Amino acid sequence: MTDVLPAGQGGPLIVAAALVREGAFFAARRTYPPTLAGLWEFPGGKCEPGEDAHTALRRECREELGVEIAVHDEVRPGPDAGPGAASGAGSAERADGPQGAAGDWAGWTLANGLRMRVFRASLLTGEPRLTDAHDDGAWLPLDPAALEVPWIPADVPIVERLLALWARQTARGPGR
Ligand SMILES: Nc1nc2c([nH]c(=O)n2[C@H]2C[C@H](O)[C@@H](COP(=O)(O)OP(=O)(O)OP(=O)(O)O)O2)c(=O)[nH]1
Repeated sequence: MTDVLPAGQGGPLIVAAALVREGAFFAARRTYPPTLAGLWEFPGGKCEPGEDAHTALRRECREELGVEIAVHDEVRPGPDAGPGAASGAGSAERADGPQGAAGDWAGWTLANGLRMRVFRASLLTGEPRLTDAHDDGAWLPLDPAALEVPWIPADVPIVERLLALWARQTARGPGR
């Protein structure tokens, strides 16, 4: 099962939420480390050993934002993504594209070589509040204006993919 981090394989899995509400998603500005301070990101953090991705994401959102969330589908690269947009190491980088076969996806590659899996999510209770990890937060529109804030560079293709998924969904109309 890919949700649980295999012990000892290249550091912790990072999980992050694309928390969506009414045509917008929540992003926050990091306070640390100095190399990332001032850059925007999806809320989330490291999975603990043996913790599955959904559980870790619900915990991180509770700790970091003070909200309870419902976790939905995963944001993965599209079939047209180039190798720079998302790199699947190992099996996910086979000829069938960066997305790989259904169970192969290991996550987006971050600057430090760690992997991050991003899930669309919705608020169940609470309203996001800032803790030590962030000094600003905002509901950004699900359109290209969201790219106007300075994102962690590794997140840019993820935001672009999120916007593309949203555009496709809204073009199909509600309920489809
Ligand atoms: N949460 C999050 N982390 C990201 C994103 N993009 C990105 O490169 N990262 C990197 C920054 C960090 O090196 C790592 C996540 O670590 P973190 O510091 O948020 O993890 P954590 O909440 O468990 O923090 P800590 O208790 O270890 O301080 O992933 C993103 O969109 N969201």
